[in-house]
Amino acid sequence: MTDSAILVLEDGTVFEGVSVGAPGLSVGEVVFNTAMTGYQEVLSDPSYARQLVTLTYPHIGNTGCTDQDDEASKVWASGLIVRNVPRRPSSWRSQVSLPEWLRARGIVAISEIDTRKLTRLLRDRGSMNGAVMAGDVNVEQALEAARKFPGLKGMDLAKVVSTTERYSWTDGQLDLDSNAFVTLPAKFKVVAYDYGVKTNILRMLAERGCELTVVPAQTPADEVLALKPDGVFLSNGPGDPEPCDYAVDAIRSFIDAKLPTFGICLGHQLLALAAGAKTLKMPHGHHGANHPVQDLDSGKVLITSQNHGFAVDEASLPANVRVTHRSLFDGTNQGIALTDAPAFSFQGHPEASPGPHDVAPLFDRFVASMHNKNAESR
Ligand SMILES: NC(=O)CC[C@H](N)C(=O)O
Repeated sequence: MTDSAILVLEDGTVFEGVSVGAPGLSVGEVVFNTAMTGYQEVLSDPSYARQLVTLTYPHIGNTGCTDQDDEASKVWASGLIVRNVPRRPSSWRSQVSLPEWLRARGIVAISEIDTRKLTRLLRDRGSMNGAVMAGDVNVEQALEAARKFPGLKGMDLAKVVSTTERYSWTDGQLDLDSNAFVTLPAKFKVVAYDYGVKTNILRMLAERGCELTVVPAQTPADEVLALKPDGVFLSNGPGDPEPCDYAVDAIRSFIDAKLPTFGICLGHQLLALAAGAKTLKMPHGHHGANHPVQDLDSGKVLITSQNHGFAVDEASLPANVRVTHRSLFDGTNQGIALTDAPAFSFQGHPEASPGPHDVAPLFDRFVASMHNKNAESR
């Protein structure tokens, strides 16, 4: 027997479907993601904390789930909303089906709803708060829960999802022949701030010779500087960047110390805030795997993976910050570089590999900036 499930939006819109995850009630901001692949990576990306994700691609779960593909040890997304889950996954890598994976992690999920209608609503009216209820459903209770959710604006979630303990990371990419993650010789000491870091970022850094120390979001700058790193990495993460004052303060010290610094997504927004700029909430954000972004230095168009609901306000950038990338969807900022410090950042996800790897060279740029800095001080 299939359990019923409902999705209720804060404006009172109700979608009725079936449960394909754990029973229960879960609230969050409802966002749509247009990627055709990567549902497991999306769900396990901590940047989706307090968000209910709908995927516009209609068949989700086709290739099942595999431990090696998790982007974090825990699922932080509030729930999943899809059109259809195939009855049986098919992939030689699959260990469990998507519904089994969701149930084991206590994540609510609804299927058999009109995700095209939902996406049009979110596109036209902007992101809305909502609730998914599975098992014993009750529209009034779900609506009340959706309306009580305060929204992501002003919410500091980086410190909520961050590691509580410092740890080292040495794994590079997965070698499919040996089915093991490869470790490569390290050349640079990098401290990576975990604001909700995705493991593939750590792997791509390790693959380029970075010996990583991952630290909790609220680690003060002096503790990091005492480790004498060659560079600092600022991770992606959930929530609003503005309330993360602890991170902004720490990043200011790294800018002052002229330490090579690279930020991705939330890390990009935090670097901009530390440089004196402002961030704003977008109407429905960018969530997908085929977003064109222009590299303003080369003029090239990069096809990128995106997941953000806040953006750096270009009008607020001080004179020592250069715009390096811009979205060709809506002209919003996608990258910055400081002119007086070796610090730069990117709004999209250079570590994601939904097909294109157009932005992966940014990792090489970070490594090159550490190499140049070390050569200078020799
Ligand atoms: N993926 C991310 O790091 C997201 C950054 C931020 N939470 C936003 O929504 O804009």
